[in-house]
Amino acid sequence: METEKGESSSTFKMGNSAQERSLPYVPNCYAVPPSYEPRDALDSNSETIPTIDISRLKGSNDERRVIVNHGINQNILDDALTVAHGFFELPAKEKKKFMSNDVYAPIRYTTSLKDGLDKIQFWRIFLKHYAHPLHRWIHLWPQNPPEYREKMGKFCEEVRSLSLEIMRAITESLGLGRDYLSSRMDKNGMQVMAVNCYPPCPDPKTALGLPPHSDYSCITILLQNLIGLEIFDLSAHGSSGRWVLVPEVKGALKVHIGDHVEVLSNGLYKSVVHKVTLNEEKTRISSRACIVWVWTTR
Ligand SMILES: O=C(O)CCC(=O)C(=O)O
Ligand SMILES: [Fe+2]
Repeated sequence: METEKGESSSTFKMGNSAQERSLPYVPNCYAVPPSYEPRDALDSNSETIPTIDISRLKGSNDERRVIVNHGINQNILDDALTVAHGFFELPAKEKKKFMSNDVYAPIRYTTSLKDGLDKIQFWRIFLKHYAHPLHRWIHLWPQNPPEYREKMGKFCEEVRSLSLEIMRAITESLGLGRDYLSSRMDKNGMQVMAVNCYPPCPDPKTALGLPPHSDYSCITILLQNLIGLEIFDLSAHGSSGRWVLVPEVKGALKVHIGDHVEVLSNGLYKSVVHKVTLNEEKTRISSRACIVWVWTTR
């Protein structure tokens, strides 16, 4: 039976969401009310996101920085986006093999954060999987597209070593020494990959791909094929802040400070509030790695 615009969110179970079905309208349960985010602060300006040349953190003999300055070969980035896109192009039956609402599942395909519980739905489909240590998880990843494991695995490894490099610089800047976090990341570290797909949305002003949030990670590294990510610049306009659109720069990776580092640094580093806006014509793909250090009591 075809749907009515006002159908309730409980009818949008995963596998059956408006974005997976390419509905030609935005159902009410996707409409983000103005109170949900500081829309008054909407004043996107892609000029003000700083670009950091990460090669200055690396040894100057590092040949890889010639290719792109963060040291990750452009082919690895392109391949990661290609296999991610390939996965979302698969028939529903194939993707549903990974469908789960269990947030602790080592791999899961789903739509909203918690189907049936979230009051507002978001125009995102995602595959989330653990990625460190790679050999422990990779056998659970999709075998379709056939190159998914190899290409996404390579991306995860490269992004992980880049994250450790950045983390060394952060803890050094805090006076904690270069290895304070990075040395703990092998045993107690986690890497969670979210491969996100935001299909075209018939009314991008009404819905969001993801609501404003910060990541729970130490740091997050993100690769996108299209603009859509916006970050909240707290310091702008007095205390009212503003949303800033992150520009698409070929080969550039986005780095967010996550909640763990905000806590670790007593607020010297702030975790970044961000959200995802939508596009009427194109599918947006992003792959993001959350690098987390899991505190243990021992
Ligand atoms: O798709 C994006 O650009 C952001 C994704 C994101 O914020 C997340 O997965 O936590
Ligand atoms: Fe995020």
